[in-house]
Amino acid sequence: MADPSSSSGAGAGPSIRRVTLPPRSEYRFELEPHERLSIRLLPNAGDAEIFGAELVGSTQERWYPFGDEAKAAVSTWNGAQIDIAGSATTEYLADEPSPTYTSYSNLHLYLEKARIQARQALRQDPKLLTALVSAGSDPSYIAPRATDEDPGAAGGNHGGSSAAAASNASSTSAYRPEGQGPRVMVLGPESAGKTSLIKFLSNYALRSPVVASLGKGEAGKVAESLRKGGDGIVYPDAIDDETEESKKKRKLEESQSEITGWWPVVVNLDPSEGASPLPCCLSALPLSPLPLASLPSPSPAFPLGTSTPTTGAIPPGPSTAHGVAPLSLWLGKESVRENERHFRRVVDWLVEGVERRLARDFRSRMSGLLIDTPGVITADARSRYAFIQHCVKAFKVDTIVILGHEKLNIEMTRMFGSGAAPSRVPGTDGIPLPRVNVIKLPKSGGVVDLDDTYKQRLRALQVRNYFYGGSAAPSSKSGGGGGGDGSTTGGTGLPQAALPGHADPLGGLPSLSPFSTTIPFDLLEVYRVGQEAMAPSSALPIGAQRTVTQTQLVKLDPTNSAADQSSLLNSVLALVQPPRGGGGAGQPDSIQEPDDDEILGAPILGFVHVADIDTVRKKITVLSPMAGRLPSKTAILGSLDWHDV
Ligand SMILES: Nc1ncnc2c1ncn2[C@@H]1O[C@H](COP(=O)(O)OP(=O)(O)OP(=O)(O)O)[C@@H](O)[C@H]1O
Repeated sequence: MADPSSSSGAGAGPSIRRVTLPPRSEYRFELEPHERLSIRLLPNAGDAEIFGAELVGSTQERWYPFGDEAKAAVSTWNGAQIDIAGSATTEYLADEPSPTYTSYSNLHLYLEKARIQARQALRQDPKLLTALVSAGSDPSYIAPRATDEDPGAAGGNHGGSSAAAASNASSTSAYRPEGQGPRVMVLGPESAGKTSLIKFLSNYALRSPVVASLGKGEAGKVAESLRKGGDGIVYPDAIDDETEESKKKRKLEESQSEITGWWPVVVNLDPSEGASPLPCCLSALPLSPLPLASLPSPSPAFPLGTSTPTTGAIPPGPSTAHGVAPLSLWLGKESVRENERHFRRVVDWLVEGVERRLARDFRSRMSGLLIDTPGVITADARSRYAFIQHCVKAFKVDTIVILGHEKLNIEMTRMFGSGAAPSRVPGTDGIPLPRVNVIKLPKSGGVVDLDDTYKQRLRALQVRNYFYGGSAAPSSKSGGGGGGDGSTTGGTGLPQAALPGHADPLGGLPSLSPFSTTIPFDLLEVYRVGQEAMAPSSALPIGAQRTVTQTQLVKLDPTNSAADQSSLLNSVLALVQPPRGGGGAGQPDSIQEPDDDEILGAPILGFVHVADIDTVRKKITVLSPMAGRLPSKTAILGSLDWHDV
């Protein structure tokens, strides 16, 4: 690999290299297992950023640590001098121009314009704000189910009400187009740099010099709300009913600083490894430029960083607690194609949560959505990209960005460019597709093709981090710890903890002491979605109907079924919010007779790992990240499992 122009030493310690980056260049590194790296920008030595997150150059030792096989690039607009401690097997200065400086930045400017237009619309029409709030808090709204044509598909035992709701779903949707910022969906093949582009766009939005406010007098209230542990949402009527004292404080705050930066919502529809908070989840993460206006990339185990607003659905430790709760739903699979009907249903629920939020939170509304998607594969063309069509319609996407894929670009332009083509996809027939801007961008030459064993390691690391928290790099050659068993940096012989910035766990994730709980079989109710191995309809005898549909929940029976016992053991279960408050102490949640659909669409409250099953005592032992009662007794099984070695 080409070596970046560097000089060893240059006034720093022996293992620290000083690298000079020319303007508009990109220094890329790919860490192997057990390798760690620290980077700092020298004070007054230019500008540098990693996937759009600015490195702060200061006279204090401000190092940015990387590990867990992170792969990333430091880019600079005007040139920079950086110090690098540790080494990576692969590191080089790109010798081709990076799209960051051209098309990616132009895309950001295009989105910036759309956000400012949305802000203008909201500022001009105060009545719209009140209308939006009431739409967002309309209790009669039920997530649309437009694509589920199978009458019993989502209903389960009590599906009638949902089916009825589906028919008039469009009229009850919380969506209103007015004052709506850009809704961007990034598409491309696997390893095209989709997540990296989402991160870049998020960071640029967070760093924007624009103030995302409804006008004078509101910024201070948001700051106050966040300081008090609130969600930072300012309701329109709240501006009028404040006390004299809080008014004074607010005025003072406003004169001191206005919060700049957008508050976009990152929607992750890719449930494979690297998903936040864990694989098998779909989530929506509302970002805020407070308290930290960037998503760092210390480890691929938390692709959107571990800063306050981005820790995932369940704060695994006190210091990562966040004011803005992201919405995470359980798909239970890493592939969206395995059970598309279920995927579409979960997407509908996610949309509902997002729309409700955007109706109440004007900053997120004007900032828009950034939607990450799973890599498109050849087989998707056969179904005319059914899952993409569904997501575009459900999230009311207005801009599709295609990363380096000519055929996909042409097909998406054909499909959405005219806005007139009626869909021929089963379940979406007859409904014209919306008109969407399709933009093709080049793939960055730095993107790394990730192999299956890397993906497996990443998956295990994410689960481990959830239960055990982060762990610092081992401090000596013989030291253990979760940072890996190799304890020296690649080639330098320096203990990893001696690298600046590596004394604390990556991303500042605290260490946790997980806790074991034993629960009777009949108290922890575990469901599975659909039948495990479902024969295609064509394989059934003529006239026969499936007894279990793809989105019906099946309750596991560990008492009588050895198969259920073995699928539970070592699995990671999602604990979801029990519908209607659940059963209370000592009672199973099913006492409330929840609808299947209510459980499928319930937000995740936490995860447990099934460590043991005692068939004699009829008890199940689960591991949870913190002591105390489990947040719910309703669990859903998926394909995520983990061996605590
Ligand atoms: N310019 C770059 N320099 C170095 N590494 C990069 C660069 N861009 C992306 N990467 C790395 O390449 C890997 C794949 O990128 P990314 O996850 O963004 O792709 P993706 O299209 O989202 O992949 P998937 O289809 O698996 O979701 C990541 O580890 C990312 O950090």
